[in-house]
Amino acid sequence: MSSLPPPSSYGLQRQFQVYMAGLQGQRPSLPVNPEALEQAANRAMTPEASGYLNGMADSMRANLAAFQRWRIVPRMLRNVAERDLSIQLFNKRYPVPVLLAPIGVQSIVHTEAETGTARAAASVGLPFIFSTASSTPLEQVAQAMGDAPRWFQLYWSKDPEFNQSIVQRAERAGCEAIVVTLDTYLLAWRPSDIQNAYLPFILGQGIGNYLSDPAFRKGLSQPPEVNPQEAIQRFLAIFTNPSLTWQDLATLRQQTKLPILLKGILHPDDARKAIDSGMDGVIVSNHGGRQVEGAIASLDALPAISEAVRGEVPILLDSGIRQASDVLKAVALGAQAVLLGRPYMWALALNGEQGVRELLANLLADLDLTLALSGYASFAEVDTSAVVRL
Ligand SMILES: Cc1cc2nc3c(=O)[nH]c(=O)nc-3n(C[C@H](O)[C@H](O)[C@H](O)COP(=O)(O)O)c2cc1C
Ligand SMILES: O=C(O)C(=O)c1ccccc1
Repeated sequence: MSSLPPPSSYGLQRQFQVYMAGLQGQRPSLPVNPEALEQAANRAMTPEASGYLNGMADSMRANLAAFQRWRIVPRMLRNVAERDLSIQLFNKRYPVPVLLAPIGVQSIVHTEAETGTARAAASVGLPFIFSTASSTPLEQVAQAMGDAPRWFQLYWSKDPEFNQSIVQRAERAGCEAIVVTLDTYLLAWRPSDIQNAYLPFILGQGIGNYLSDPAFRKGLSQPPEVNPQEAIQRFLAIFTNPSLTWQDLATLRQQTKLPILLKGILHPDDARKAIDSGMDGVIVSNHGGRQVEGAIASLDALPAISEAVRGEVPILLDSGIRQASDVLKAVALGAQAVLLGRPYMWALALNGEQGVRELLANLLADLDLTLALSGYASFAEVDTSAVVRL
């Protein structure tokens, strides 16, 4: 897609670009500091959307606090002039150890929604993980990206025909891996949504992949264009699926040759079970603190999971990634890559595709400079000796 500068100049080039624009009187269009970005986005969104994004408070604070407890210990005089920020996952190279987390219902923050995010991700070559609960059908999102990398996140519904159909659609749309989210078989008690009496799906938002799916449509007596209420009811009926067990993974394993990762792993024994079930990777996640209030922070769960996995499959992590130093800390503690969540939604809310492009360009620069200034020329060199726990 776009022609990127060599990785060892992401940082310098971006700084130069920003300072030169400053000479013309032009400032970044978004707050660069993550907390300021969050505050600005919260002011720009409707109270319902901002309440939905925020979710619950305590588990999210725990995620941020866990990153605070670990500190980077920079090393000096190690010639880091030539840097390679890329990583390899499932035989594919990606520019940096960051993917865009699957986030549903993006239409509630900006009309460009998933298409805007997809274009921005494509502009820097970071993989975008499409959510099952996308506002926009995945084929349309894929089309906006050219051949840039994309993965697919599956919400495993009660309807086996829909599940099979959506995985096939994801394969046809060029998705390179399947992420099965395990922690959302029910939607949690979310005080702000309850207070606002707001759930986007009931308004028909975030069900684009369902409405466009032939298997889903077969379960309806009338097309969703004629009877949207029936389609919404059907979505709500099949989405919750609390009877799933580890045995059920065998079905999915047979349906796709793509690598499968399980998202929402927080216990080392569950990471082992994922491997024993033939899964190809795990994503350590407490869903951005949105499901179990009081849940362990992802970063706190990572060391024991890393020990249990023993390098047999890749480990990814999300929940609380806000800046480059967080990425380095997660990599030091055993993650091969991380997923960026809310920060790109804040950027999308404020300035659509352009906002997400700016955020990602800044993140690449920050990653390059943080890696270099910590004394490393690649993420492969970063291990537990890079950090210390307070
Ligand atoms: C508004 C919103 C919607 C989300 N939708 C999904 C989803 O559809 N599928 C999924 O697996 N995770 C979903 N997540 C969770 C993210 O994938 C990710 O785990 C989380 O946002 C990471 O934490 P962070 O926001 O602190 O970076 C959602 C998160 C938010 C904030
Ligand atoms: O809100 C969420 O966290 C989430 O994961 C979700 C669940 C269902 C549909 C869309 C998003």
